[in-house]
Formats: sequence, structure tokens, C-alpha cells
Amino acid sequence: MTLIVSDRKPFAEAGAILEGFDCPAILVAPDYTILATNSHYQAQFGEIDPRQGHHCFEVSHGLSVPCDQAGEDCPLAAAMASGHKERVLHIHRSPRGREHIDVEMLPILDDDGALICFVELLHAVPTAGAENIDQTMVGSSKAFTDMLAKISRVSATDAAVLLLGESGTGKELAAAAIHQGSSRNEKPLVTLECAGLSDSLFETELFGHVKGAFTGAHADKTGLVELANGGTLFLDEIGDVPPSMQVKLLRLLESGTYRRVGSSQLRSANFRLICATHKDIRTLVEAGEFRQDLYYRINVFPIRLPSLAQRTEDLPLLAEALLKRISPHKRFHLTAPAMNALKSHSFPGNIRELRNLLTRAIVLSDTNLIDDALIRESLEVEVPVEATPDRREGNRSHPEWTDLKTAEARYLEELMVAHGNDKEAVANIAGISLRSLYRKLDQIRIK
Ligand SMILES: Nc1ncnc2c1ncn2[C@@H]1O[C@H](COP(=O)(O)OP(=O)(O)OP(=O)(O)O)[C@@H](O)[C@H]1O
Repeated sequence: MTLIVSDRKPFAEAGAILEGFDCPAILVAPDYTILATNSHYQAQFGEIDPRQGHHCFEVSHGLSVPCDQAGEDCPLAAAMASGHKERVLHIHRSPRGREHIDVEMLPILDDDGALICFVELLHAVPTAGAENIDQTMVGSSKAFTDMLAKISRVSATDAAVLLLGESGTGKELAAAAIHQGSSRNEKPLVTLECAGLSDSLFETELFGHVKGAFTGAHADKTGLVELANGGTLFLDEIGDVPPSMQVKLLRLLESGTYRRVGSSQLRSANFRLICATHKDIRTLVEAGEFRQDLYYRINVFPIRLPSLAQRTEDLPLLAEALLKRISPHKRFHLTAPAMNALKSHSFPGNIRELRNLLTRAIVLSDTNLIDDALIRESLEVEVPVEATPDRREGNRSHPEWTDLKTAEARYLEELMVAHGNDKEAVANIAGISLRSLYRKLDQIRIK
């Protein structure tokens, strides 16, 4: 494929620099006219003759007006206003469907500082999709796109990231996206689920141990820090790390070294740190339950994941994507009233709850159409407490209010009994991961 440039000087020569970029790139005039394109751009959008005065917003967005007039951020307008490089996250047309693209716009000035044109670089964000593509993070709402822009930016650095957000909002997927977008992506992403681990388990999981370090240590064990060498270490539910272990973690992060349990040999660590929690970690710091110095170490770049309630516009896209993922061979569709029924639900369990609900609807469905009655039926299964006689008969008196923990324990006990201790079924209905269920059962000692 050849470089196509305008015959307007000086763009014919300047356009040649575009081939040096390893991504789709164009030269674009301040009036949005494309002046030159490189072969990556042509591969994506077809050959564009610069003499015909095509506009960037027509080619990559299929719009008839500049992006800012169509309700999107326009990097060109932003760069024109600021006079320096600007970056925004956009959704573009591509052969793979609509995709999130990190757009970089660099102004080119003449010797007197007057603006000549811009170089526009389009970096794909492969871990996210505005459509349903594999295991990508799906969404196109502003709340989602803003979050994704942060993920995209921080991926290129080695900064420690703290992912915050309610359970089921996609923190684990976000950690994978950051790792995938980083220069460490050829090396492993290693996850440690910190909740429910005893001190000794936490230590041996993280640092490993040598043979004979304690009773039962029959062989050397490689720790996760070592397995993550050159890659990324993801500490999920960091807010649940007990204080005694917080010190050891802090030491690791401060010194970049550690010892296997039972060994005196100092080893050096080389990983990028990502932590996640659904807890309000600042409150934990204020309450003295989480060390402040550790908090500063892990909280270099915080990213808050929006709850599903904050991005209801994404529900149709997410539902479609999840239906395809749950049932890749048989396609299911939601009727419009079914979508409205989904929209009127609050989804405290976020995307995990949506996924579980759709799984139940598929199981209950006789055809490949999911209607509102089926959604309501699937919702009822989810909240057994609403199906108790008291609620059904409209009896709103509450003789015995309890605290949340007790209510949760009672709820899980009932679910376990009702489902013959089938933990997978119970986790599905409760809208939590199997890991979380084990942790909760452990706390209330149901085995
Ligand atoms: N943007 C998204 N697009 C598609 N699926 C998503 C998205 N975000 C999350 N999911 C799906 O929702 C489920 C829950 O996501 P995930 O486990 O990453 O949440 P989490 O915030 O880590 O939850 P927890 O705090 O309970 O561990 C997974 O099945 C995941 O694939």
C-alpha cells in the first residue's frame, strides 16, 4: 500500500513522515480536511484521495459534522484551542466494528509559530469495545469512556494503579486491560485474591517458601511475586489484607526485595502493581485498619469503575454482549419490554448480576426470544427475600430488624439449605463470585 498525500505543498513532503508511525496516521488541516494518510490508515478506512477534500469526521466516524458538533470530544478543536498536543478517547468505525481509539493530535507550526496542520495518530484500545468483541470491556457511555481513557493512559506507564468500585463492576477485567495495554504484556499477569487468606497463607502465596520451612512444606514453592517477574501483580480485595501482612507488603513495595518463607536469601522483585477493592479504603485508613503509608504506595493512580446504575445507557450493548458470551452458538434476543424491565432494575451486583440474570433467563427460555415476563421471573429468583409470604401479602411490618451482616448470613444460610449446599448455584443466585461465597461462608462458618 502506498502513502497518499495531497499535492498541496508542503504537505506532499510532510506526509512522508506518516509512514514512520506504527498506527493509522493522517495529516489534517484546521478545517478538518485530510491532507495525507499512511498505509495503516488506508488499510482501515480505504484509500482516500486528499485532493477530494474528505473530512476526518466523515471518514472515521461517518458523521456529517465535526465531532464536537455531534456531542463528542474533538481532539482537533481541543488542540486548536490549547495550541499543544491533545488526546481523547473516541469510538471509530473499523473492520472489526466500532472500536475505542485513543486519538492523539499534534499541531505542526511554521517557523513563526503559525499553525499549519495537525498530525493525528489513532491508537487502538484493544481491550475495550463499543461492540461485542470476545472478552473485551463493553460500553460506550461517557462514564465508561472516561474510565477507559484513564486505563488507556496509565497502561503506557509503570505507575501503581488502584481500581475502586462496587462488586461486579469489572475491576478484574480492568486489571487485565491495563496489563494487556502495557509493555509488560508478554509476561504474566498474576492475581492474588487477598480476601479470606490467613497471614501464613498470604505470605507463602506471595513470597513462596523453601522446603522444610514449616510442617507440610515438602518442596520449594515459587511465590506469586516471582511468577509475576517482568509482568503485573494484581492484588484483588487489597482492603482485606490483615495489618500484619500490610507491613510485609509495604516492605516489598519499598525495597523491591523479598525472601521466601524459611529462606534468608534476598530476592529482587520486578512487577507492575495493580490493586483493587470494593471497600472505601480511605475510611479504612481513617479507622486505622489500613496503613496510610501502604495506601499512598498503592494509590499512585486511582481509577473508579462506574456502577451499572451510573451507565444505564450501556445496558443494551452489555446485554447483547453478555448474551453472546453466555450462549455463543445459539443467539438470544431481548424484546423491547424486556429491555425496559432490565432498565428499571437497579443492579446492586452490577455487571455480574446482569450476567447471572441473563444466564437464568436463557435457561428458562423456550425460544430464542427473552421477553419481559422471563426477565421478571429471573429477577424473582434473584431476591428470594422478596418472595417470602410477608412481602407477597403486602405485610410491611418488620418485627426484627437486624444489621446487614446478620441479614446476609441468614440469607446465605437459607439459600444454601434451599439449594442443597450447591455453592455454585448459590453464588450464581446471590450474584457473587464463588471465591466471595467461600469467603462469606467461612466468616459465618457454614461449611
Ligand atoms: N465492561 C464490561 N463488559 C463486559 N463484561 C463485563 C464488563 N465489566 C465486567 N464484566 C463482566 O462482569 C463480571 C464481573 O466482572 P469482574 O469480576 O471484573 O468484577 P469485579 O469488580 O472484579 O468484582 P468483585 O469486586 O466482586 O471481584 C465478569 O463476568 C466480567 O466478565
